Amino acid sequence: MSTTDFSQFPPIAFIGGGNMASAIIGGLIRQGVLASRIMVVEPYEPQRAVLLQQFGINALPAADGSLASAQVVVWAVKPQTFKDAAASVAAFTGHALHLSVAAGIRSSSIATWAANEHIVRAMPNTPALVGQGMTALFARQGVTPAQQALAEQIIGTTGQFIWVQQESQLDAVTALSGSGPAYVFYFLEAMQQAGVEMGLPAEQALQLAIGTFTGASQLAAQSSEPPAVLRERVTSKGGTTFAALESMRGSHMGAHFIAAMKAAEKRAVELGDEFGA
Ligand SMILES: NC(=O)C1=CN([C@@H]2O[C@H](COP(=O)(O)OP(=O)(O)OC[C@H]3O[C@@H](n4cnc5c(N)ncnc54)[C@H](OP(=O)(O)O)[C@@H]3O)[C@@H](O)[C@H]2O)C=CC1
Ligand SMILES: O=C(O)[C@@H]1CCC=N1
Repeated sequence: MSTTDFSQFPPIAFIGGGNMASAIIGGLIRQGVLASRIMVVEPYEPQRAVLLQQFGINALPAADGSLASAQVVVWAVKPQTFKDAAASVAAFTGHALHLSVAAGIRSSSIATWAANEHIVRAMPNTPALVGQGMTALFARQGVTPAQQALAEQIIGTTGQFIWVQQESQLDAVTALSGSGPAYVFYFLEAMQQAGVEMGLPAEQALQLAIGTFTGASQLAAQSSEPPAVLRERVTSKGGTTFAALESMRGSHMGAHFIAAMKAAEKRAVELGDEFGA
């Protein structure tokens, strides 16, 4: 298959048709994958209606033999339901590449449930919905270079990706970029609230906050300087930024933030322990 000819993309099945599946399906369809090549198993009727309306996909309420044609199975169920979902799907998909986006669930568990060693784990994030996703991928031993390329093609439709060499690093990725959009939205909320408390209209405060995140991210991406240097350039001696940063240091905001991310990583490990094979 040519790397660009998405109209010839092999049949692909999604197990779970919620937020993350929709983000990836949207990316595939934007690139020209035919909706008729995409199968989805989604037990929740209202969500099946959304998939039909958004993508023209008639999702299945439960796994059936039609899944046997899938060359790739994308696991987009919650970690808590992965094992049950796998029990009804595995009989049809033994030969496929299994691509899981579930937080915490290790490839050894998936290999047991799917009776298959061809497993790539991905940790995407919700900006994938607008083609700005940031994903880390990990390939279990036994995944062929062609299957790695297939996983890259799928995830590449949603934004950028990197490969990690150790599976445990995916838990750190989950805490950083997987959950990360929620931290950004949390900061946006706080910046908007502060703006309002200081007298700005809510819409203007939000516009200023979002524009600042976008601009600062672009500056960091395009600059050869590390973020600390870029921060110092904003911080005039005896000025306003210095006052804000001193307040943040005084309340140990950086340490609290790092502790919060480590809590997310710990939860990813727990999910693997609790809900894995
Ligand atoms: N949201 C995010 O930002 C990110 C999520 N992830 C991972 O993606 C996975 C999915 O998350 P997300 O899309 O947010 O969750 P959603 O709840 O939006 O989607 C999961 C879907 O799977 C359905 N489902 C439940 N049981 C089964 C089953 N047996 N077979 C098929 N489908 C089933 C659910 O239906 P019902 O609602 O009826 O249970 C639901 O619609 C998770 O494992 C999460 O860790 C990874 C990175 C980021
Ligand atoms: O909160 C979660 O568990 C999932 C994984 C990363 C983002 N959302």
